[in-house]
Amino acid sequence: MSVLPPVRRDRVIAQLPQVSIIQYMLAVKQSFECVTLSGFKIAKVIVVGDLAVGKTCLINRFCKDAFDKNYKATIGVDFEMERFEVLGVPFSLQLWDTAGQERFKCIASTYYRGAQTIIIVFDVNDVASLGHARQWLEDALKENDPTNVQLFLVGTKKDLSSPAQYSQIEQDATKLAEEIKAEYWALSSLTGENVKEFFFRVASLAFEVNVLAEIEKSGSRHIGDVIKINSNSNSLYATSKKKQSNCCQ
Ligand SMILES: Nc1nc2c(ncn2[C@@H]2O[C@H](COP(=O)(O)OP(=O)(O)OP(=O)(O)O)[C@@H](O)[C@H]2O)c(=O)[nH]1
Ligand SMILES: [Mg+2]
Repeated sequence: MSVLPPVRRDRVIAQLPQVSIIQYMLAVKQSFECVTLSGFKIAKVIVVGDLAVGKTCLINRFCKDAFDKNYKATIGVDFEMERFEVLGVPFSLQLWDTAGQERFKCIASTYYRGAQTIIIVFDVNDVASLGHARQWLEDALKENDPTNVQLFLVGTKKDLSSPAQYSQIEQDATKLAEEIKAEYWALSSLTGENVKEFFFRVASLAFEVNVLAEIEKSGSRHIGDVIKINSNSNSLYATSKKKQSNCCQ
């Protein structure tokens, strides 16, 4: 059996980005009742968008801190697993880098199913690639439950655009993001601008959604409940009840 090395220190998320229900619950913790959660430790993320918009470079910048200026088309799909520690709990993103080229699209789309997060990528210097974002979303949603996915619209290659050019496309991108209920990010894989922040945001939101879904499934979410994340255990959360329970001690 292989033993995983510890999570990299720069993959530790000590706080969730917004004042979340989980943090609130942590803040007001009283007494605990254990709930073992099983399914929340990995989130599937698919990255879609036109050819050469920079999907592979984005993933490589984050996962390998590398950037290749030569274009090598992705054939079908590639895959990376990125491990985090969120609030002391191991959590991984399974990143599926799909091909933008039309001839590989049908292989790539067979990997869309089961995505928790969809990242639609466009090039901020290429209006057409933004125009195709809706179609990418539509295709990805055919294989997924639209009410159960988190969406991100990501503009790449920000380093190549002047502030004036960028502000024009930003308006369109922000509008589209609002319409499709996606969060909008602009970044550069060449310089690394915003790349780490973006993936931390993806991981934090995916973690939060998964934990809440598990708690909901376990039937233990009531007003006044408290969740405690037990960092000594891989899959243990605890919810508070008025009366004390011994099972987490
Ligand atoms: N200047 C600059 N170039 C970038 C950036 N991101 C990607 N590129 C370049 O854009 C080209 C395409 O990048 P890829 O990441 O391979 O594109 P892709 O979306 O994965 O393409 P497919 O696999 O065919 O779908 C490469 O030549 C990259 O070097 C960026 O942030 N800035
Ligand atoms: Mg690629």
